[in-house]
Amino acid sequence: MVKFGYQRDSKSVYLRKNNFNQKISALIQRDLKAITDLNSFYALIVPTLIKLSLTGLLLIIFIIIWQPLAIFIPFLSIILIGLGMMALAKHGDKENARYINSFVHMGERFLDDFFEMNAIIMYRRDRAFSADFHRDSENFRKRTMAVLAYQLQTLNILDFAIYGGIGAFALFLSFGTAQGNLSVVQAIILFVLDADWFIEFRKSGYFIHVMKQLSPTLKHIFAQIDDKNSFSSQKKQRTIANDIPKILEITINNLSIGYDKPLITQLSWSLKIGHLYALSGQSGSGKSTLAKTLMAQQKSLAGEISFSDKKLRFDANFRHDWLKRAIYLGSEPYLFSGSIIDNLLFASKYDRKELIKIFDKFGLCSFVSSLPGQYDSQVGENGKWLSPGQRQQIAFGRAVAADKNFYIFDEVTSNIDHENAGIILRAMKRLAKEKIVLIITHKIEDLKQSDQIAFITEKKAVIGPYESLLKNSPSFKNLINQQFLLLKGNKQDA
Ligand SMILES: Nc1ncnc2c1ncn2[C@@H]1O[C@H](COP(=O)(O)OP(=O)(O)OP(=O)(O)O)[C@@H](O)[C@H]1O
Repeated sequence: MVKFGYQRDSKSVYLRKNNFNQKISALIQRDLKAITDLNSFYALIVPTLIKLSLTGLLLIIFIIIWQPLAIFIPFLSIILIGLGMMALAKHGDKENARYINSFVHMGERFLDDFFEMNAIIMYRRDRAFSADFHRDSENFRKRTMAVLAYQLQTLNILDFAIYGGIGAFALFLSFGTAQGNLSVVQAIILFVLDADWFIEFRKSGYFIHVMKQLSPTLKHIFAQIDDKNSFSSQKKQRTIANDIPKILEITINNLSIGYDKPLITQLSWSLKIGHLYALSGQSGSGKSTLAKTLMAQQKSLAGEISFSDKKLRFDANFRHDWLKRAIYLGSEPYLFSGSIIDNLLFASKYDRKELIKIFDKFGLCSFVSSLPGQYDSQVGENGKWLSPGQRQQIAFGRAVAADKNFYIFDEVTSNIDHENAGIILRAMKRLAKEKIVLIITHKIEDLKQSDQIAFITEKKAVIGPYESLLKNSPSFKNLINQQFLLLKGNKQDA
């Protein structure tokens, strides 16, 4: 079964859109906050910088006139602060990177835990998983404490250098006064100017910190201001990418697919409305990889796929827009908590009434009439209050309701009972009258009902209807015999 990076039925399309909107809103809020911060920043920094320059100038003039030797103390402090900050910045970057890594690591494990819960429980890995999760959280806690400690340490060093500098200057002035080089009044004036200058300097350290934090956001804002056409050009790009015409036919021409090595080579096939197409072959022969390629998720090695005079591409824009026209459904789809109709209307082009009419026509979801709440019955978390076959009927119905042009059904009836599998197979046949439908299957009944089968054997596809493949392909005949034996065994077991 294919597991696409981000696509799980139409749920993930919704999540992606939602994510996109959330990202935009977060971006706008970030920019607005940056503008407010920038406003208060300028309100503070300009007076502070003016004061810093004037006090500094006055301090230097008085020192040069009254006590030239004292000049090295403030300079030395500043040099020490600069060097210290540079050394700490390196350490800080490392600490921050470790902190972010531990956060990402923990997040990834959480997502694995969340999405793969069933597998984790089924393989009795839940205890080990929770121990791993505990270790990651502990690591994250340690990293957070390390970053906080680093920040405190930085502040302490900064304060030590500044207040130490003020103290050393005071000592030097008292020494000068005691020796009679300076009057008490001169010493007090120099001390006040020096202390004031250092305190303002300390404040400007905070400004540098704010500026550093703001700079990526400001770059973004200024880039937007500079790029006068940014919005319209983005809009234009999206329009072009969105412009995927209705798929009336898919032509696969001399296609090779695979990863490091090819799995299927020189495949040429044409899929049209009005026929049910099946893709079959031994496990590992590359069926799911071909599905990924047809969903624009996995780049082909050679050859091309075209549709309505256009070429299928594998860039992110195309991939996103392709989902407007094409859909993939696997054997374990996800149902949302809510009612049956909520799930069906989730990505539907039709309203409730129209949808129920279509399902009657397709012979889908008739089990609903025996439920007390009918279409309003709750399905439970991931449809747990329904049987696997009923769940699959709803998932199939949801795909039909989404009204796409091209459907790939990957082993959708492999985990369900004979009766529900029959209902779905009939609905697939019905759907193939109006849409391009490709099913990935090894079931005899599905293969018999298909108008054309591409059977993958030794990296090549043998294409034809069921009877002709039985005659001409020994591997296909072998697969069918295996299936017969399996069916016979199942009947005897029952
Ligand atoms: N992302 C990947 N990177 C490298 N190899 C992969 C990747 N995904 C699958 N493969 C390998 O490619 C081969 C074909 O996998 P694929 O899932 O396409 O086969 P399949 O015919 O659908 O099998 P099944 O019927 O068992 O689902 C397998 O050997 C598999 O290990």
